[in-house]
Amino acid sequence: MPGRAAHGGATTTASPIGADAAGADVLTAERAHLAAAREALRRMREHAASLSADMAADWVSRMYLESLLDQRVAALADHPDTPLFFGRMDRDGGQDRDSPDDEPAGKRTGESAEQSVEEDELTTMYVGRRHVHDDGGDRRPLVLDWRAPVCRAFYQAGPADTMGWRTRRRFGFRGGELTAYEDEPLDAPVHTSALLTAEIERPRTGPMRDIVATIQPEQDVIVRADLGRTVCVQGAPGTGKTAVGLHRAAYLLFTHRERLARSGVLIVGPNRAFLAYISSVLPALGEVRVDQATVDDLLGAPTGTEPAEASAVKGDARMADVLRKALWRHIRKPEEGLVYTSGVARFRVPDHEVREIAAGLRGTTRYAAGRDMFAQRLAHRILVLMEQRGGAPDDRVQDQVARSRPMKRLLDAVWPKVTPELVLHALLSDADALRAAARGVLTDEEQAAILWARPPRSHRSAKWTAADRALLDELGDLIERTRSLGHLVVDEAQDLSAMQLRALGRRCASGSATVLGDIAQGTTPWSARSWDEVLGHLGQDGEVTELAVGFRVPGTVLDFAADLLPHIAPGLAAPRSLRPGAGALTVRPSGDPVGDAAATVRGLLELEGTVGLIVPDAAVGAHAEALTAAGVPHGVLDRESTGDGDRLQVVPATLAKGLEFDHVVVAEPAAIAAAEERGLARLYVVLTRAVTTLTVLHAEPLPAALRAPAAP
Ligand SMILES: Nc1ncnc2c1ncn2[C@@H]1O[C@H](COP(=O)(O)OP(=O)(O)OP(=O)(O)O)[C@@H](O)[C@H]1O
Repeated sequence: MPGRAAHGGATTTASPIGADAAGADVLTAERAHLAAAREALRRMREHAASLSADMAADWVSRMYLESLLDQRVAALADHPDTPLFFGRMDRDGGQDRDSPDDEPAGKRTGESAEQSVEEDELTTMYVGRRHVHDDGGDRRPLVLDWRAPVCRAFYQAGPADTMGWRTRRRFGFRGGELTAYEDEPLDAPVHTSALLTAEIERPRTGPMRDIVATIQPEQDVIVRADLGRTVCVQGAPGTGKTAVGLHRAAYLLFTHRERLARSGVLIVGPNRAFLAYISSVLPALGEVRVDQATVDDLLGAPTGTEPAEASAVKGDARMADVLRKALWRHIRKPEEGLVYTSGVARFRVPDHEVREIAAGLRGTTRYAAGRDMFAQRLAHRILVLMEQRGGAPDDRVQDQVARSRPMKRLLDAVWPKVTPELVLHALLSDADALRAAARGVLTDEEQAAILWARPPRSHRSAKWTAADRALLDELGDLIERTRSLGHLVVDEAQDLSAMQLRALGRRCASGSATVLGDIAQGTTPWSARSWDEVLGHLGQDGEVTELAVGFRVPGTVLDFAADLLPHIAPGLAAPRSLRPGAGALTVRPSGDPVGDAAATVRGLLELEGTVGLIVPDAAVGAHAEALTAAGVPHGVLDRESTGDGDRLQVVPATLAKGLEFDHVVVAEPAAIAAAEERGLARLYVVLTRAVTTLTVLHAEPLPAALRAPAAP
């Protein structure tokens, strides 16, 4: 039925399934295919469960194999609420068959060859979350994993390039039930998909969900970028940066499974609440082995705070130079040579030779490796002396010398063992040490800003700030190399300091990265002004691409927030929303924003979807109390928690980044803007969290940058 538009209802509406007889027949055939695929998946699961790890040679291998088999069985689980496939592609001769199950299936793929379906042989393919095949000898594919190369056409094919396909069919589901379909002839002008619109409009009910059925062409290009390429995405609020980053991780894991299983993939997000919010996306895509961490998880949580000027200096990339000098200053000039006694014989390396060896190694390698090499070179000198006196020492003797007491004494005097904490404590406690390391790099004022006024007695009692943590990590790497992962996805990257970016860069030094963010949402004292700068600090060559279409925020709300852009990111164009959102915005003066907010959210809870009450951090307690007093059930988000799954969350403004709610109430924008240096950027973040409605309540006048819209 080429040219047919939509049949049945969209995913969320009650659907007149099969509005005409032909449509009903198609749905019946597609449901039969779904049932067959479910049944085949069940058999694949049973088969996987019947495999035994007994053939493993030893206990460790058996445990490993058992865990692999368990993972395989888990990956084959059928979630009754998620459709096994969401799309279908047909070439000529494919779609008009009576039943899709009758047709030739292209290359007979097996489980181990899921990615090698030969495109030319497929006349019809179903695209879904995982590969399903029947259990005939030929293992005919019933559903292809969306990440298989052939499935790129489902996302990319269009009038400009049909990629050899004739029609794209999208399916509408309710729970696991197929309720509708929609056909799109690929050579006709692009039309707006009702099913895509329904998916975008679907109320949010909990954590973030995957977008695998509706990835847009410009997003798909980023998702499928090669593993070797670092991609940096600038995108306005709600353009799908986070979603794209997560799908890219899933794509890379599928495409380079073995390599990345060894080297690892890590998602880095701004805080725990955010990580909890995105935590179900990758498991829903069948990827359970991806680590997710905050920068604090990686570098250590701060135990102290400091003025913004101090963090700004410590976050600057020039600190790398200062730290390098500070570390190598721990090597001291040898006062004495090395004397080694073996029986009655004494062997001596004179002090000038010890000096030469130390000077030759200084700064050429990691500090700890340099220390070992220093010991080995000295030991080798002793070995040569032994040989000169007629001995025939072997390598074991060299090791013995390298571990001997006199050597240890010399090492402690010349090339002492150090820790990052010890070096940083010494640097920040002592104006002379700081001046020596920072000469020509930091100004006197900058040195004064980071020097401790009252140094802690030892590095053990020091309270380390977030900026210090990045410095300690840099020192850690100068002492011993940090292990690199295969791929890093860094979200909200605009908020990271140069030194934090360097810390992340070390963790993907031999891999690649997906860097996501929005310059306009930068809220830290060190927020990035350009992506080239960010990539430079990360040490990655990457291309910057832009996502311009918003999927979350209604147009009226986005336009309202965009008035802030000239003040926070003058170079950026105003974002565009896919959804007009008439009536989505209410801005209301209020004599009592706390009381009003409680009444407003109570009303919003009558509607479908999640509700976020975003307030100045200092007002969280007052709002929570008012809600409790009014008997409105709610959760309160903090840095470590997710608000316990309540439909209404009280959200401190500083934790709103990256989150979204169907209905958002913002109480007192002026106080949010005034609370921090980049307060207007914070307000921009806060005003762009809503999917359906935004209500702004204010006792104080709105910040001048925000024009109050005319009353409806
Ligand atoms: N192709 C798509 N199909 C359906 N929904 C989408 C699509 N792309 C993004 N979305 C939805 O839009 C919303 C915003 O996406 P996401 O959070 O990834 O945006 P973001 O750019 O990271 O936003 P922010 O900068 O505000 O954190 C999410 O609900 C996401 O599921």
